[in-house]
Amino acid sequence: MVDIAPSLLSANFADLKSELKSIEEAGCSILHYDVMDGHFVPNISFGADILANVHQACKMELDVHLMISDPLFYVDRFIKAGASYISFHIEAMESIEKTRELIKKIKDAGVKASLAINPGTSYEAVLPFLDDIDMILVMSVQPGFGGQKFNPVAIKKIAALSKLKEEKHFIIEVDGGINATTIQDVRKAGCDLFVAGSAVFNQQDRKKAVEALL
Ligand SMILES: O=C(CO)[C@@H](O)[C@H](O)COP(=O)(O)O
Ligand SMILES: [Fe+2]
Repeated sequence: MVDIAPSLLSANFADLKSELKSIEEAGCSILHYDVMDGHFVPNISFGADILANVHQACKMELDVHLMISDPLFYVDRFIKAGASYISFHIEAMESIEKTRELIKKIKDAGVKASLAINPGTSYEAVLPFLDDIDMILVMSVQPGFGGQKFNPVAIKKIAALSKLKEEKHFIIEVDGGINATTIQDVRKAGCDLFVAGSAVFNQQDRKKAVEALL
């Protein structure tokens, strides 16, 4: 699997319906949805109510990236709003037990569970959970904002995790600073799903932008 997940964070929020249509018409089947709480990250984006509207307005799978401090408390709302994937940050969790509890809660609801790691977090942090998760989200920027520069620290982590993929059955997603140049080494390292915000939504022709990445 190799797929592009445009990040809605870089869209024009006053024109959401046609923004969604433009990426569906570009052939995208998955949309990345960045939830920021102004606490875990120094920015505020959108929550579960807007996700429910987006779910009604398009057919794409919704890849929810929770950059929030208490994901265990808020996760039900995103499940109910139509998430297909839910990523939460390992840095936001207080213990291994709570992390396991949240993974189980997501999977019991029939949603794919994913652990996200910041650029400063070792890939080894996710190893205890590999039997249970569906995806690992490797951040290639410090979370909080779109349009930042790609941090190559993600490449080594993806290469290391990629070696474990066949045995453990998860996919790898990369997020931050992905463009037609940076995507190349990440793809070679074994990444499956590529988030692209500014590289897609800052281009007039969305189809061309997605094709350039693929
Ligand atoms: O989670 C985040 C940022 O915290 C991302 O999903 C960005 O929204 C990706 O945007 P680009 O770096 O591709 O512009
Ligand atoms: Fe994201």
